[in-house]
Amino acid sequence: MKILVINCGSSSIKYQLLDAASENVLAKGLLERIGISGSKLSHRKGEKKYEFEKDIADHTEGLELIIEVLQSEETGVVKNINEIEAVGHRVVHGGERFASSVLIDDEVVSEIEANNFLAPLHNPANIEGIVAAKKILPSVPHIGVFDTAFHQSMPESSYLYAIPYDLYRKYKIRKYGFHGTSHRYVAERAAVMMERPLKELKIITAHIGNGASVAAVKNGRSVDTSMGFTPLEGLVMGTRSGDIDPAIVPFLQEQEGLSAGEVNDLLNKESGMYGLTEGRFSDMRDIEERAMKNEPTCKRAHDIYEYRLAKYIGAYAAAMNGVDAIVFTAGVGENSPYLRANVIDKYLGYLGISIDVEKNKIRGKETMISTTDSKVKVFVIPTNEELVISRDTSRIVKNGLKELKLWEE
Ligand SMILES: Nc1ncnc2c1ncn2[C@@H]1O[C@H](COP(=O)(O)OP(=O)(O)O)[C@@H](O)[C@H]1O
Ligand SMILES: CC(=O)OP(=O)(O)O
Ligand SMILES: [Mg+2]
Repeated sequence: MKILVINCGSSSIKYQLLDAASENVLAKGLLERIGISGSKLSHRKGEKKYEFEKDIADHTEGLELIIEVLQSEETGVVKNINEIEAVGHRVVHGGERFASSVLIDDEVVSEIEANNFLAPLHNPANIEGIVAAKKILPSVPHIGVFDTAFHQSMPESSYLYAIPYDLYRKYKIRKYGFHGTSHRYVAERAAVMMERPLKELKIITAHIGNGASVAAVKNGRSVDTSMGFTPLEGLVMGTRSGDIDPAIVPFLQEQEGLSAGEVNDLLNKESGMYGLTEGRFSDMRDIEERAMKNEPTCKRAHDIYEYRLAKYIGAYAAAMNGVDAIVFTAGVGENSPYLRANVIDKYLGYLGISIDVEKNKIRGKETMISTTDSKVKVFVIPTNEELVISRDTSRIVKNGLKELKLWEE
């Protein structure tokens, strides 16, 4: 069965066309810098690589380009688009409703839409992906795999906020956490690399992309994570503030005369590294090349970014009363030796962690980057949300299921 997997991130679209049985990747690609200048589609068909540079305004435009590339004579891998038998979609916010992967029907789409306000950078883009794909492939099953599902194992002490409990009852205001498919995948891979059962391990997974989150994965289950009710909470991100004093919201509404939606947009789209560099950069490559040359604004932004990440890693070592391994993944985590070394050398020596400078030069390959005598192992593990989405899609379609509960597998 040929499965197309679509993963709409806040700044990117990743896709893979896989043969479900062999898990052989027939084609894959990354469309990045969506909504900012310099958008680029890197497409791979077998061993052949193609690059297309064209500014892409939004995810719908991006998906149209991707479908065109998948169907073209030169770059395509299917003679007829109808060779694709199922589509797996990454969906970011599933609320408490989806603690599983599901067959997407109109009711599921409206449930996803209901969470648009909670994930303004993602759910609308995920729906764009579903609508665009259904337009091209109307008669195949489309499956939704939710970022939030893996974190549904969190205990109340992790997911409840200290606000009137009735607000949880009424609006389900709680921590949900995101990137769950990625945290789940890299934690499983770390256990394989350590040759130890996942159920025995305490692993901190740092998914550091344009969106970024840390998770505490204890005995194979998420027990805490840095993103919250929405993907805004936690770490400093490309355009997102991460943790702030919530009193800043009414302060801005009063002082700046902003509406709730405008403050939400300011914190989601104009903050983070973009805000700290005064609207110059949100892409970590642009910032790192300047921070490494001590350009003051970028250096300051990067210091703040590192410090917030280090605090969460330290907190989750406490949350699990110990840690066996730390994993760096996603765009920055996989590709930035500078970030990894700074976070560990400046802040995590107390855990008995030491980095092998040579091994830490790695980008984008499964590697243990800690020294052999490091008390805590540190890994770079490229995430593969698309493979997990393909596996869930295949299981649902092959077994004629409407949903696949995570913990039943
Ligand atoms: N070599 C690199 N060094 C530092 N950052 C990188 C590198 N390659 C990609 N990145 C960063 O990864 C981020 C994108 O992360 P990614 O996980 O791919 O996207 P998304 O969060 O949209 O899913 C961008 O900020 C980009 O600059
Ligand atoms: C939830 C989230 O931030 O996703 P991404 O990192 O793909 O933008
Ligand atoms: Mg992503």
